[in-house]
Amino acid sequence: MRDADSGQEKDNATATKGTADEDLQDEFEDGELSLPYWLTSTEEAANTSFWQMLKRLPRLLREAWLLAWRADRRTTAALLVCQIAAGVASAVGMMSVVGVFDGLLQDVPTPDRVRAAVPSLLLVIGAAAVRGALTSAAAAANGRLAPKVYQAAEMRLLTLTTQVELSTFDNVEWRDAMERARDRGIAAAEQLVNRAIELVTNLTGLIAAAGVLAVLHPILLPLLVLAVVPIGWAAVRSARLGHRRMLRLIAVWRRQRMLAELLAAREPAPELRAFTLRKFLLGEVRRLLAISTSEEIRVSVLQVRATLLGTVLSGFATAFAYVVLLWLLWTGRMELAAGGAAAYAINMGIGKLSEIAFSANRVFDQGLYFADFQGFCELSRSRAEPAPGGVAPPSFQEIDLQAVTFRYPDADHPAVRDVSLTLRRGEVIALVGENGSGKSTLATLLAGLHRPQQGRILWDGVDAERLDPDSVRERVAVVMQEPTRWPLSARANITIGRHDRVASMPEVRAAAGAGNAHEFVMELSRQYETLLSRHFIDGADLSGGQWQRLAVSRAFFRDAPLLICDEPTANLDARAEHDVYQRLRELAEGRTVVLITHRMASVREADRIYVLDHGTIVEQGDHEELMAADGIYAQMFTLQASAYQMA
Ligand SMILES: Nc1ncnc2c1ncn2[C@@H]1O[C@H](COP(=O)(O)OP(=O)(O)OP(=O)(O)O)[C@@H](O)[C@H]1O
Repeated sequence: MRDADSGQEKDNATATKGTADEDLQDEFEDGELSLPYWLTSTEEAANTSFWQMLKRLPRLLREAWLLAWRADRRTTAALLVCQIAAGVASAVGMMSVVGVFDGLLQDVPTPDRVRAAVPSLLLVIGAAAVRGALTSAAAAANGRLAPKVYQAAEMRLLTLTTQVELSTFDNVEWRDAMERARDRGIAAAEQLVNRAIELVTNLTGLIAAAGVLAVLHPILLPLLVLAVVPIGWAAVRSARLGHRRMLRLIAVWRRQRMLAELLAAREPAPELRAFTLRKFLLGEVRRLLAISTSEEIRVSVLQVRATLLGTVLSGFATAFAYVVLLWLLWTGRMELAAGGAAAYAINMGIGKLSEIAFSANRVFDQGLYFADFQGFCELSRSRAEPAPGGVAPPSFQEIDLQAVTFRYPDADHPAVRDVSLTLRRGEVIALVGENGSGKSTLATLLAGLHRPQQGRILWDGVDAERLDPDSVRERVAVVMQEPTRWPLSARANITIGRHDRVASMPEVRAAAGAGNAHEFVMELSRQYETLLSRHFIDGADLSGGQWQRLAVSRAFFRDAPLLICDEPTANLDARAEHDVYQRLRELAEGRTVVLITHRMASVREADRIYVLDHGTIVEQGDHEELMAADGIYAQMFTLQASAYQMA
C-alpha cells in the first residue's frame, strides 16, 4: 500500500507540472516541505503497513485503557459497562426482528398477524430505548472522562518537565521530545481514549450483528466482512494520506504560525514598524500559506478518489451478500422471517464494520502522537533530579568548593574548571572576569541549580550530593542576570520569593524598599496589586531597570542565608545602583553575599575577590592585594577608573 501511495502521489505531482503552482511544487520537492529531522521516527511509524497497524491496535487499546483508568476509575468502569450493555441490547433488538417477521408472515388474517408481531415489536422498541439510554449514559461518562484524561496528561508532562535536572534543558534531544509531546502529545492522550471508546462501541455493535447473523446462517458472516473490506481500505488509505500530509507540512505550519504570532504580538510590534518589515513578513506568510494550500488540495483529491473506489467496490460486495441471501430464501435454506432479520443485521453490521475501520485508523493515528508523549515521559523520568534524603542546615558557617568542574551538555570545554573556594557566613564575595569566563555558571553551582561532574560542594562539611537539592535551594536567594518577568501582580512578583509564607503588607513594602522598587510601584495604577503584563486588561509593563529592582526586592523578601547577585545592577541607573549596594552591605550582616558584576567600583569593598578566566580562578584576594599583584584585576580596575576620569 505504501508503494501504491507513493506511486499515485508521484503521478499526481507530474500532473501538476506546468501549472501555475509549478514553482511551489518545485520548492515543495526541494526541501521546503521535506520532513524535519525530529519527525523521522514518526514518519517511520506512519509508513507501516495496514497489517502492522492492526497488530498494534491491542497495545494501543491497552494504553488508552490505562490512561482512562488512572484518570478516573469509576467513570471508566461505568463507561465500559454501558458499552457492553448497549451491545447486548442491540443483539436482543436484532433477534427480536425475527419474531416480528415471524408474526407478520403467519398464514392468518392480517389483524392476527399484527397481534402476533406486537410482543416482538415491543421488544425491538424496548431494546432500542435501552440502547439509546445506555449510549447517552456512555456519552455523558465520556464527556466527564475526556477532560480528566487531558488534565492528567498535562499535569504528568509538567510535573516531569519541572523535575528534570536544569542541564537537561540544554539537551537538544530532550528539547525536541518536549516540543513534540507538548505540541500534540497531550491532546493525543485525550483523543486516544476518545477514539478507543468509539472503537469499543462499534465493536460491541458488530459482535451483536455478527452473533445474530451466525445464528441465522453462518455463510452470511464472511459476506459481511467481504462487503466492508473496500471501505476499510479506503478509510485507512485516506487517513494515512492525511497523516503523511501533516508530516510533510508540519514544518511549514509551525513556521507560518510563528510568523503569524510575531505579526500579531506586542513585543515585536515596534521593531516591525521601525524596520518596515510588514510587507516582507506578510509576503513570507503568504508564500507559506500557498504551499500548504496547494498540498492540501492535492491530497484531498487523492482522498476523494480512494473513498469513491472503496464505496463502489463495497456496493458490489453488499449486492453480492443480498444475492446470496435471496438464494438462501429461494432454495428454502432459510425461513422468510429469518431472511428479514438477516437483511436488517447485514445492514447494521456493514455500518458498524465501516465505522470500525475509521475508528481503528483514528486510534492508530493518535497512537503515533501518543507514542511521542510517552517517549518524552520516559526520557524525562530518566533525567529526573536525584532526591537523596539529606536536608541542608537552616543556616551555615561555611560552604566549601573543592576542585569543582562543570561542563554543559554537548559543550567542548568545561565552563568551570577545577575551582576551589570557601564562603564563610557574613562575607561578601565578588566574582569578576571577562564575558564567558564562567561567573554565572559558578553561581548556579553554588545555588544548587547544577551539579558538578567533578569535585565536591560541602555545606558545613556535608557533600551537597547527599542533600535534597530543594533543601539547598531553600537556603539561597538568587537575583538572576535576566530575571523572569512573572505576569503576576507587583506584590506577587515580590512575595513569590517565599510563596509559602503568608506575607503582610509591611513586609512586602520593606522588601520593595530594600530593592528600590517601592517608589515606582506606588506610581502604578493599582500600586502593589497592579498586574505586570500588558497581555491583560489593566496590566502594566515596567522598564528593564524596574524589573531588575523587583527581582532584587524578591531576593530580599526570600530572606535566605546565601544571597547570589548575578549583575543585579546591569540595568540600573547610577543612583539606584549605589542604593542597592548600600542595602546589600546592610543585608550581608549575618548573611553571605556572592556578587557578580562588571562594575569594578562595586567590588572594592568585597571581603574577597575571585578573578575567573576560561572557567578557572586565576587571582584572588581583597582589592588592595589584587591591585598590588598588578595582574588581570588591576588592569580591569585601572581601565575602568581611567575611563571614568576621562569622562
Ligand atoms: N546553557 C549553556 N550551554 C552551553 N554552554 C553554556 C551555557 N551557558 C553558558 N555557556 C558557556 O559557558 C561559558 C561560561 O558562561 P557564563 O555564562 O558562566 O559566563 P559569565 O562569566 O557569566 O559571562 P558574562 O559576563 O557574559 O555573563 C561560556 O563559554 C558560555 O558560552
